[in-house]
Amino acid sequence: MTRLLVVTAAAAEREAVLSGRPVAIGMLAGLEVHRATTAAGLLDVVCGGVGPVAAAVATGCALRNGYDAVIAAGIAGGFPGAEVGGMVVADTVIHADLGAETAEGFSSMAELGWGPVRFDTDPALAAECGRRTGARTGSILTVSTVTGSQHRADQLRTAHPDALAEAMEGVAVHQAAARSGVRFAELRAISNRVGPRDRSAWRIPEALSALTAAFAELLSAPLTTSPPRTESETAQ
Ligand SMILES: O=C(O)c1cccc(C(=O)CC[C@H]2O[C@@H](n3cnc4c(=O)[nH]cnc43)[C@H](O)[C@@H]2O)c1
Repeated sequence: MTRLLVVTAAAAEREAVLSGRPVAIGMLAGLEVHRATTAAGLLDVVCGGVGPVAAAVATGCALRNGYDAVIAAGIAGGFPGAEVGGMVVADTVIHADLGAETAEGFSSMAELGWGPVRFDTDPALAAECGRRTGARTGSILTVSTVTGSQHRADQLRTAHPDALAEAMEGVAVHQAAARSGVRFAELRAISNRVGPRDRSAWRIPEALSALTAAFAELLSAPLTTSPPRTESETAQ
């Protein structure tokens, strides 16, 4: 049976993914793991907290359970091309604000020679997420600070013209999954536009409904791209 881990930031996102399925709640290093059985296999959902540090720690802990695939999921801000209420799946996740501020502006980790900031997701898993949920495919930025001005939104889009969305956990979940050799994807519902901060314009209920519908489709049949781990892999 395929074992899928989904990592969200907020409890409301976890509940949207689980969509009222009966769950068993287990504890792992102080982390609640909500477990459900689906047509796609075993589903564990953890709410790791907001931001890359919390997400990396939670994912690293949860991965001790052993999974075939990990999906970072939740709501996100959308760039042009990703409509509020729509779904986006990442072909690439980008650590967009990790670097240094210089007199000439922002320099990314990659430009400073400290390592990559763009990471490919698992192509087959991302494609299956896109096919089943109707999500648009593009890159999803990971930021530590939610964008709150048009100037910053324009800067990010200029630096990453392929960006469809911005959220705060994707790269962190990817890093933890990569260390464990587990397939990774990021699937998000757009709740707001990336731009001037206006919390009243966030459409969180609509985005959570879209997330629920997307996971209902995704989990409606066995995942063809994340076959169960073999016995020897599971033993490792
Ligand atoms: O207040 C609520 O009811 C509520 C329900 C579900 C989720 C939340 C969150 O605050 C989630 C935070 C989470 O959302 C991502 N996110 C959403 N929009 C953006 C954005 O424009 N820029 C960056 N991140 C965004 C992010 O991954 C946060 O961790 C509240």
